[in-house]
Amino acid sequence: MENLSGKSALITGGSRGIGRAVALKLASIGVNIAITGRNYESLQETLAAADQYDVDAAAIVADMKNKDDIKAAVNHTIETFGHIDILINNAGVMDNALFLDTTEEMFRDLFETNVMGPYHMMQQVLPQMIERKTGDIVNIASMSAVNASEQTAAYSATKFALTGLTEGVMKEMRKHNIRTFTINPSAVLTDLIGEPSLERDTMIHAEDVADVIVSQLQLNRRVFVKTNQIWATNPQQK
Ligand SMILES: NC(=O)c1ccc[n+]([C@@H]2O[C@H](COP(=O)([O-])OP(=O)(O)OC[C@H]3O[C@@H](n4cnc5c(N)ncnc54)[C@H](O)[C@@H]3O)[C@@H](O)[C@H]2O)c1
Ligand SMILES: CC(=O)[C@H](C)O
Repeated sequence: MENLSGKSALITGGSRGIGRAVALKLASIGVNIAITGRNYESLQETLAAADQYDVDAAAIVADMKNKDDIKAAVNHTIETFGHIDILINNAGVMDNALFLDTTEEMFRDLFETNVMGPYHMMQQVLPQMIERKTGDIVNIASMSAVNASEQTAAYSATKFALTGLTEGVMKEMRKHNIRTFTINPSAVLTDLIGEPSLERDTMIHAEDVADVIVSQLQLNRRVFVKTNQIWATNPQQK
């Protein structure tokens, strides 16, 4: 197993939900964390929760729809920690809408955040990973990247796109000792899905996703699992 202590991670969308849980889990095992988000106060709240761990932590206000913000966030993280070992492309948005009610603006907004964000992030982070001949990139897709559903055609399209992007990057990067893989959770109890129709305790929690991600990162660097589907064991309708 890999010891991740002393490594540094950049996690997008670290103020709540899965991103916050991943940031805190990584901090709990000694990984220095930089988290990005659009709201300074909520980022500070995650940093306060990480305070109990003996790691360096930074909060960076950055909109994943803005290329300049992404460049600045990556530069800030490298200036703070020296390099980035782990990139978690987590920030994402979902819109529940029938296809004919999905405006071009909604469609573009979903692609800007869920696909262009990770694209720009990987463009900025990969050169220093290639130079250092090591690195891990975790892209949070979804089970919606495997099966599309009614009312999430546009969201699904972004996650299918992210999956293709990740697989292509993975095939180019593994010769540089860089592991690039996707995590596909089904419904997770976070703000993204609103009020759930399932019993909360029987759903996947953000901390469960964080456990899966960290366990994957702890695998010997010789190997990685390309796609991780996360299912709830026995989800119950309310
Ligand atoms: N919750 C689920 O059921 C579920 C299932 C599968 C995959 N996912 C994916 O997991 C990821 C995290 O989602 P979550 O469930 O934690 O949702 P969430 O809404 O709780 O958190 C999303 C985070 O992304 C940030 N974000 C959104 N747009 C941003 C932007 N333009 N710039 C910067 N930050 C931005 C938000 O501020 C927030 O911190 C997303 O990519 C989502 O698609 C979620
Ligand atoms: C919100 C999402 O991504 C689905 C439920 O997998």
